[in-house]
Amino acid sequence: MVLCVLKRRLLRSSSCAFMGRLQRQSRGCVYSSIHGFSHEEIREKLQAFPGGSVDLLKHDSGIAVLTINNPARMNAFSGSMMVDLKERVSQLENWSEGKGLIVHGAAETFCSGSDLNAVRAISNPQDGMKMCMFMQDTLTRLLRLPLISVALVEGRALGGGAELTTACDFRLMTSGSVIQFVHKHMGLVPGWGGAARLVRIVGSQKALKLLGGALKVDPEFGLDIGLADEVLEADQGAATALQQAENWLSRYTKGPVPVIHAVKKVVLAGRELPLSEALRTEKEVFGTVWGAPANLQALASKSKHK
Ligand SMILES: CC[C@@H](C(=O)O)C(=O)SCCNC(=O)CCNC(=O)[C@H](O)C(C)(C)COP(=O)(O)OP(=O)(O)OC[C@H]1O[C@@H](n2cnc3c(N)ncnc32)[C@H](O)[C@@H]1OP(=O)(O)O
Repeated sequence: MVLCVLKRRLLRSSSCAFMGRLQRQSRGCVYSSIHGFSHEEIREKLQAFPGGSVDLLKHDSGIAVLTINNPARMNAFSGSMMVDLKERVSQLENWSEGKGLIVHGAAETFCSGSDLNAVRAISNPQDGMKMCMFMQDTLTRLLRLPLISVALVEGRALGGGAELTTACDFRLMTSGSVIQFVHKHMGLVPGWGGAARLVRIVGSQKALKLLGGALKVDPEFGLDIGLADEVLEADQGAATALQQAENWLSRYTKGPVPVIHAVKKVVLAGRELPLSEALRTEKEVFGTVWGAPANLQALASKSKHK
């Protein structure tokens, strides 16, 4: 018995070290100085474009709410909001009790993409690339959080706002809402990682239509192509869209924190890694929950899965 416990502890410590490496790697994420990416340099440049905020509220339930808050500009991202977003993602990476995340916009609309005033000021290729790398890095880290995340889409999610919805695990759309990748109308393609994630969500054929046609995705169309996971009807009694979203998400975040984190990590591995690596990661993650308190408690309770 002692040998078994020691073996489990050794496995758990090695798998924690492995998962720590994976987590640090994912935090280091996509770009570094070898790509000409200087976090401090672009951060300073973006801070020069103030306005709005990205607010984070963490609930005892383990579900946090991230609010894109710039209603005067249809929640468009100013430069300082891009910096805010990275800071909130960093806070969430360190939230040990977190299980779920809802991303939504203030004033019942989602996000209108980049603030066009800021875009005009950084329209030179060098600065555009730096903003692109900054936001790709941030949204990749958002998607890789050990939390189950939902984009609650009310009103409009346009351009970078549409891309932001793809950086969450799920998308819930309210009646009358629209997701639209308007980039083509601006002579652009997605620059915040939205194209790469959209292909993984709906497949390359549908992604090509959405981007090539800058198609408006309403809730019905979103469900049909797999971009939306649920449509929230307005007449749900007194429950606001946010409360409905929290109810929806809580189905998947119910349970011990380590188990919810493990669920997200094995799905992330399956989604991002080649099969052999994904299997090895699954084994490592399995080692952190096998014989852990939640597992032993379930075994002791002889729970029936009705
Ligand atoms: C990588 C992608 C990324 C990038 O390339 O950097 C982008 O996301 S580029 C931006 C893509 N987004 C857009 O092109 C959306 C532009 N906005 C609109 O199409 C419309 O505003 C709307 C969102 C459809 C809403 O239209 P409407 O209901 O008619 O309201 P208004 O147009 O009057 O908007 C109210 C108010 O908000 C300002 N606004 C809206 N969007 C932006 C934005 N993206 N940047 C800056 N300001 C924005 C708009 O100018 C109005 O302000 P006032 O003019 O001061 O009243």
